[in-house]
Amino acid sequence: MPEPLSAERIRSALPMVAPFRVDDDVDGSALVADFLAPDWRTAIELVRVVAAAAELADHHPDIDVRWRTVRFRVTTHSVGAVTDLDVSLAAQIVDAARRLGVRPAGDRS
Ligand SMILES: C[C@H](O)[C@H](O)[C@H]1CNC2=NC(N)=NC(=O)C2=N1
Repeated sequence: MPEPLSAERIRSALPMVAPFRVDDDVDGSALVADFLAPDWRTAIELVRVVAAAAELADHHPDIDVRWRTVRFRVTTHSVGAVTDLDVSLAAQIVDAARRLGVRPAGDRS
């Protein structure tokens, strides 16, 4: 069973998985990030690539698609907390987005 990460461990991991942030909602603690794709087709392609990686890792994000915006929420449901599995999945999502030219939402650089 994966171990919940301490707040300190999560804080130190966040720069490696920017733009993910900590979100404590009614369903528990999670890492959340919003991405804005250039078009809907690319948004769906990002979901497809992340879904394949999630299957390989047997660790699955919550995904919310609204036209070109995709929100990923990663948490370890069986533990009810953020674990190393979530940091690893968040890193894969960031990498997939970068390769597909999908920017973090709100990124104007
Ligand atoms: C048996 C299998 O490993 C588990 O059901 C996995 C599948 N994917 C999962 N994904 C996430 N995010 N949390 C889990 O607890 C989880 N459990």
